[in-house]
Amino acid sequence: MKLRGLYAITDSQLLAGKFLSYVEAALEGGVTLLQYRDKSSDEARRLREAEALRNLCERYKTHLIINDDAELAARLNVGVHLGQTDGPLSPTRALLGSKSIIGSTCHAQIELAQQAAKEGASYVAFGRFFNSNTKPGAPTCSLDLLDEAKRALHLPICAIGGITLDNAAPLVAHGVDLLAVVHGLFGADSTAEVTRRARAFNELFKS
Ligand SMILES: Cc1ncc(COP(=O)(O)OP(=O)(O)O)c(N)n1
Ligand SMILES: Cc1nc(C(=O)O)sc1CCOP(=O)(O)O
Ligand SMILES: [Mg+2]
Repeated sequence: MKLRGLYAITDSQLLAGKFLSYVEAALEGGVTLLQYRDKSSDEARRLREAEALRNLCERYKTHLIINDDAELAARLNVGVHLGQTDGPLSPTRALLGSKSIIGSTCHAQIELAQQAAKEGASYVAFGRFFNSNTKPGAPTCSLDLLDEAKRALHLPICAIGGITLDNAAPLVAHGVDLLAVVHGLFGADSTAEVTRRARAFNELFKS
């Protein structure tokens, strides 16, 4: 499977009251990976929402990724994204099996990405590249790192953090395979605008 294109990430506050309609609008425009990111501890809601997203993703042939929670990912038979403090990769790979998508946050450190690759990650994520509404305190990362990452790694590279249609093109030009976006996609005023943005992000991979 080719991991290249828009990686849409949900945000429970931003999408309150319009969760499924905005996600469906993004899928309509084309999404390679959809991450369910909910930092609450409301297990019942998390299961309900993740199941709803899995159904939508099946309809649109998009891969669902659960943030942080390998147990929930295993329960739904979908992928997972793990940060550096979210648990070890190797046992997660054993839990989910060889075909599941597992992503790893590597901040601005190639060594973390090399380690993640050894432990079975499917893609590695670097960031944050720009000012982020969603996670303003995330460590920063520069475009130069991408050139080194392309040389050193043989895995799809994901960029995250403050990505919008106005700043994404240089990331793709520096070899990024996946553009992970929350606000730059779902911060739109209407479902039509979400779909337009999703299409426009995908267009960046065609030139
Ligand atoms: C695609 C992608 N990249 C990075 C992250 C950040 O993961 P993490 O550092 O674990 O932080 P939280 O998202 O859990 O707050 C991500 N979720 N997705
Ligand atoms: C969840 C997350 N992780 C980051 C990292 O750098 O690891 S930046 C980030 C937030 C991404 O949201 P937005 O597109 O709104 O900036
Ligand atoms: Mg995490």
